[in-house]
Amino acid sequence: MASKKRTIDAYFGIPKAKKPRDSDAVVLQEKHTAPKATKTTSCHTTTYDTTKPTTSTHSELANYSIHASYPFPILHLPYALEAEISDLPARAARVIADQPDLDLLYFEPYISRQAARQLFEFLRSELPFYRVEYDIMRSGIKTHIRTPRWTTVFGLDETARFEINHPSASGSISDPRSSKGKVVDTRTGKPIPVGTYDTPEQKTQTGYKAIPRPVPHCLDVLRRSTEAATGCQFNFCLVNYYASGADSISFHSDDERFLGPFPAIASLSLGARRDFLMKHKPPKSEPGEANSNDTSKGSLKLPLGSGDCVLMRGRTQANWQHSIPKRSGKNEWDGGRINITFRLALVRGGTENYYQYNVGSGPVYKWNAAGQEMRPWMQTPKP
Ligand SMILES: O=C(O)CCC(=O)C(=O)O
Ligand SMILES: [Fe+2]
Repeated sequence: MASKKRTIDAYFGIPKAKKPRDSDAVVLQEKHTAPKATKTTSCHTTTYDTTKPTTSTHSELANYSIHASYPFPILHLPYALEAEISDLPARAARVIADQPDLDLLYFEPYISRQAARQLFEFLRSELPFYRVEYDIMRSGIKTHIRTPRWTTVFGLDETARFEINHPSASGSISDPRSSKGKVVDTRTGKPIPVGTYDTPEQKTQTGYKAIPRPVPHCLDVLRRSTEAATGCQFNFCLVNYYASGADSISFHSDDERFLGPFPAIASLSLGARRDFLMKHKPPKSEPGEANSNDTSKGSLKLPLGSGDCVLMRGRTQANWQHSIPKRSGKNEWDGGRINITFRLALVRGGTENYYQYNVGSGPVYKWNAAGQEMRPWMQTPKP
């Protein structure tokens, strides 16, 4: 996402990022038809069924991640795919650090091509997507921005976590939407109001304006294996869907203060191959001397294929920008591409920013397989 958008909060005094505490555990409970085991990592606990049927069964299809913040239950991965992406990388990474301030790990691929194709199809079909629009001030003029790609996001910054949900305390288990998984303060365990737009809480700043959403199981499997593969910790998962070459992301850095000074961002590609361009930021000093197209300090093009992963770390975000440019001509319609980034947001500003610019307040869309396009998702009325 363009830094112009993501850095808006910086202008409104988001506090400087603090070091995360070891005890800052985000707890995510998901409801399954047959919970069998619990796996714990430094930041998430997920209860899930480890029974591996040899074929696709009815109970497998009945497994969903359910949370009040989701527009609809989100299907779990098929077992075979889950097993494959629990054990990554498919191939060791190479370091790319041969230019000033650049520090990348490039897994080519990170996920086998076959599993990447399945994961692409699965996520495009099962996740809720948004086409976010918003206004910014550009040179004193109010400008309307239409995000040129589909987006969705899950996660919560280190200052809060999702409370373990006890089905008995949240009503009938047979109603999937009764599951609450409240947001609570990491230190005190006290509930934090969410979705406080246009309410008194918004003014007193006690609540989240956003409605944070736990990382669903299908992405959490990948989040956990990516933590293991990179040695980094992540609490946010941003997803971009580029339907065609007309969808893009312009040059930006993911260098917001809420990510801390040396953020590690794992960026995974699925589906169509797209060029990932990087260029060193122009020197700040002499105004007028360097323009934004200045690549004298270095540039790089990675033609990211399905299953590839780039870990951007160290001084990279502070000094480099990256983009996925539009592409036209014969390659414009060679299939969509999904990009998943895992990040670690340290403070509330990260949560507010990510939901504002990746979910927004517009309609929910879901993939329509027959029409091969995103269509507005209609909520089925409860009986
Ligand atoms: O799609 C990509 O590879 C890059 C996405 C990106 O830079 C972002 O979401 O910040
Ligand atoms: Fe980015």
